[in-house]
This record gives sequence, C-alpha cells and structure tokens, in this order.
Amino acid sequence: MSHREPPPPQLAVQRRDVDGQDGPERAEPLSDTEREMIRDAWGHVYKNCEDVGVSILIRFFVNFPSAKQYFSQFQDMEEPEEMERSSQLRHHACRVMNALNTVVENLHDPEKVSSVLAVVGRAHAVKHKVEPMYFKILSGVILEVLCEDFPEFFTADVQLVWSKLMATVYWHVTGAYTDVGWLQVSSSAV
Ligand code: HEM
Repeated sequence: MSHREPPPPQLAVQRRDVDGQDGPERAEPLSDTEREMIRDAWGHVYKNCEDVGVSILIRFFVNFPSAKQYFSQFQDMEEPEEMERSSQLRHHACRVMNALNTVVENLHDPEKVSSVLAVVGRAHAVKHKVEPMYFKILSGVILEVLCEDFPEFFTADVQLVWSKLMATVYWHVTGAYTDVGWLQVSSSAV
C-alpha cells in the first residue's frame, strides 16, 4: 500500500528558508502578556508530558511516515499501537517535551532560548541528519494535538501566540542548520 503524506501544516509567519520551503520570517519577540499566555497553557500540557508527547509523535509518524526513517527501532512499524510501545519513541517524546519546557521556562531569557534550540538544531543536523522540513511539520502537529487535546486552554488567541512560539522554535533550530552549512536546495535554484 502506498502512502501519500498530507501537506505540512502552515505556521504563522513565512519566508524562504534553509529547507527550501516557506519558513518563519524571524523569531518574533513575545510580549509579557503573550509569554504568560504560553506558560499558562503549557502548565496544563506538561502535567501530562509523556502521554501528550507520545500522542504528538504518533500523529507525526502516522501522518508523515517518511519521518520514521531516522529511528532505527520503529522505522518499519506501521501500527500506532506497536509504535506506542517503542522505548525509542517514548524517549524522544520526552526529549521533545522537555526541550519545549526549557524554552517555555526561559521565555524571559532570549539568549537561553536560542542556545537551547541551537544545540537541538546542531545535533539533528550533524548527528541525526534530519531534513529541517520535518521540524516545521512537527511544529504543526504539536499545535494541532495541543489544540485538540486542550481546547479549553488553547483558545483562538492562545493558539495564535503558540503559533508564534513554534515559529520561533523553527527559526532557531533551522538557524543552527545554516550555521553548520546545511545545503539549501531551493526550488528557485538554477
Ligand atoms: C521540536 C522538535 C524536536 C526536539 C526538541 C528534539 C529533541 C531531541 C533531543 C534533545 C534529542 C537527544 C539529543 C542528541 O541526540 O544529541 C533528540 C534525538 C533525536 N531526534 Fe529529535 N527533537 C525534535 C525533532 C525531531 C525530528 C523532527 C526528528 C526527525 C524526524 C528527530 C529525530 C531525532 C533522532 C533520530 C534522534 C536520536 C534518537 C535516538 O538516539 O534514539 N527529532 N531529539
């Protein structure tokens, strides 16, 4: 059976970027109120850190199966129930959620946010050789799952602020790809 992956979910602000597709314009600064909105919503999410992280990754790998190629333990798995039992998947779910938690806890400190995300970006570019477009796809899936699972906290205005945050995450992560010389394959290249 052949899979056709749905198009990646869109984020708020766009430009051409290292992945050769539309990307965030820049890491938009967040106001005090916006930071508070992010922290409030995240508090409810992070209480269920592992479960939410696993739901996000299952949705990601089911809807975008090519993203499994980087994970030795479950790259050939098709069934979500089977993937859910993979220790590698659970471990990565916790790592993603913990990295996001560090970002949310340090929104008052842009240097810290950019250095945490630069480390993540560098590791994924150099060690894991992950195509940067998967970060954009995963960002969209994160927003989708959080809005579905926590509708009472992810109201329209909170969603908007969260999409700014995810664009910031993507901006810093892909900045590290550029810094390590990841080659841009742009559709406009000749
Ligand atoms: C916000 C998004 C993400 C965060 C915060 C994140 C975080 C992490 C962290 C902290 C590690 C361990 C660091 C290291 O190996 O040096 C890791 C490992 C890894 N990540 Fe991610 N990651 C993200 C997205 C992705 C995506 C989109 C993919 C691929 C589709 C991916 C693939 C991997 C792989 C293959 C490993 C190694 C797994 C292993 O050794 O078992 N990550 N990630």
